[in-house]
Amino acid sequence: MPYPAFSPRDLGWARLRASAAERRQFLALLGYGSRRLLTAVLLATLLEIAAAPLTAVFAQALVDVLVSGEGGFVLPAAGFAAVLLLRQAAEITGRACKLSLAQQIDGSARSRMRRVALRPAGISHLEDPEFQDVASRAADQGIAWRERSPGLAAVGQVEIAGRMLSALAMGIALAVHFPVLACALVVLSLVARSITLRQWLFLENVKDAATPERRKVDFWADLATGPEAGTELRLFGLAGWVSERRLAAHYAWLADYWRIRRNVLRRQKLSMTIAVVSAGLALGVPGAAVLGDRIDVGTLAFCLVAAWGIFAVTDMGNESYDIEYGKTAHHALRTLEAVRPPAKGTASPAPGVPEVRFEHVTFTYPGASRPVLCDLNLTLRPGERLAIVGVNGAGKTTLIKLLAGLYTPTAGRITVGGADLRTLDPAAWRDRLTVLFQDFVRYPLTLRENITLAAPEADVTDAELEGLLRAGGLAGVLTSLEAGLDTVLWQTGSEGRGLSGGQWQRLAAVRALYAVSRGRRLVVLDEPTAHLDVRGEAEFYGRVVGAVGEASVLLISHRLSTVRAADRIVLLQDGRIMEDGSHTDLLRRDGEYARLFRLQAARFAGPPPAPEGTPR
Ligand SMILES: Nc1ncnc2c1ncn2[C@@H]1O[C@H](COP(=O)(O)OP(=O)(O)OP(=O)(O)O)[C@@H](O)[C@H]1O
Repeated sequence: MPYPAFSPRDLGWARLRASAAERRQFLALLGYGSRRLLTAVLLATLLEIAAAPLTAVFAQALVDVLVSGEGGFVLPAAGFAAVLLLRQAAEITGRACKLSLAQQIDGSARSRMRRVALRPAGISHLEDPEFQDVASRAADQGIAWRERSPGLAAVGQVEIAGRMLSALAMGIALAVHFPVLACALVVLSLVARSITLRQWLFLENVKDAATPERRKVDFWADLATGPEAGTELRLFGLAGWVSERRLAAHYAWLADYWRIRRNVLRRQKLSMTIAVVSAGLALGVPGAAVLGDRIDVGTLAFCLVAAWGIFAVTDMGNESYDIEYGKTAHHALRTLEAVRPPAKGTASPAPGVPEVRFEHVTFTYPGASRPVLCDLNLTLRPGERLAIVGVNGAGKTTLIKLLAGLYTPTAGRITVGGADLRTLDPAAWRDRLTVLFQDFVRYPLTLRENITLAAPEADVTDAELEGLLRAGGLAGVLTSLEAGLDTVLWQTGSEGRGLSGGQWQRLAAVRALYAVSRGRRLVVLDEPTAHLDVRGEAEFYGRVVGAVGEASVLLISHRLSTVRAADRIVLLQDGRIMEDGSHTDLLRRDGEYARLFRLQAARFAGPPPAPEGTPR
């Protein structure tokens, strides 16, 4: 990244216009805060602006009284003190109001961010590294390494405007006595400000270019302090190792930044020269006028305070950085909002239990070089219990994600009741199916909510939920919970009750049953027995698959005992269906399924077989 030297174009018309356009965007953000807070912020800023020239006026009056010994001392002294107090009060109140206003704006920016992330029907954008980088910038809300929120940028804008106007007021005041000096000090201060901005804010762009590195730092930092990896880090003695990785990632992220910062510090000659020249002029010109009897000492005091007020424009308070940082976050948010998600279908799926067909479906993950599914053909008939088996990585979960519309086939199509899935309204289609993913989410909600969120639109009675819990084998858990259905299930929180892995999995199955009772007509179960004990696994088919009534079931499991009762079993291999038939058919065919089945059966009958990349 080339180091930016100061350019007079920074103060040129085109640059100023671009900057003004940017500023207007930030000012528009102020509309996302409450009116009362905004009024308080504007009032405090106006008071600060008005107080600046008054300070010079009262300073002059005070010095006049002190030098001449004529007139009352109390009035100018009280006036001077009052103005200082007013400035102080306006600054303190303004700061508190600005912070609250910034938080309100950030809250709205976060909602916009959530809307953008949730807008597409699929999830491929969430896995796109470019999206992740921009989203990470947009969602940077000042809680991590630096403050760069759009809210702080918006209120920082008010602060800068206040400072500029205040400096302008002081410039006009000084111009009454020394117009050329006033213009020179204003220009020199603006140049100094521009240099400082360029130098220091360039550093922020360096940081920004390293967003992927920063995400790595965040990952290691979260891993060290978050609950997810807490057990493993301790058991494997990895605490020190994780700290080292975090530190290494931190150095990798900031190496360039630190090098350039050293350069910036070495390049302060021009700013220092401007500061010395400005101070010399501010003191020298009115000082010489006093010595030449062209102005009195009171006017000198006035001019010095006014010059001081002009210099305030070079002050690089936090707000300058807030604006630059927030600018990146705001641009990232606008970039995300500007991207139009692919058009969604609008048709409603036909009523009843649908026939689902995969027709010559090929799918490659975004950024991947090889397809996971190749020219795959598969039909799920209405009411059928269809099982899919295959080794790790065969593409079983991918197939479900395509079916749920989370990804779109790269080639071929999926039809539901004859209609291309792409033409269906994703929300309407998802109202027809329920999916139990193998990495299902353990929501820190109540037991009731953990079940009903599968169909939140419907009403349900306690008796019905209790019946479903009994069907799912969780009657014992229900009676052990102090608040029954209203117990919060939260593994690490202080208020809730944790469940075991198998109990969570049973609960996920109960959620699927509840969804079926609320009209879902296609049930997808991905590894639903992975955490269950032997009895739970043996009972699973009867308890859950057998309880879905007329709905179709797509069942994935490595445990072949779980799938053997299915109407039809298909073996997925190399992205295609290699075998298709009932358990008995497939055993009779003596192909790969039969080999895998015998391998699993042998585990229980004799000594353990040699390790192989086969299902458990
Ligand atoms: N989000 C993703 N981006 C890129 N590749 C992916 C993604 N998810 C899965 N894959 C790859 O797609 C292939 C199929 O994965 P999938 O999860 O569908 O397999 P699976 O048959 O369900 O495996 P398992 O039995 O282990 O659950 C794997 O090679 C995997 O690495």
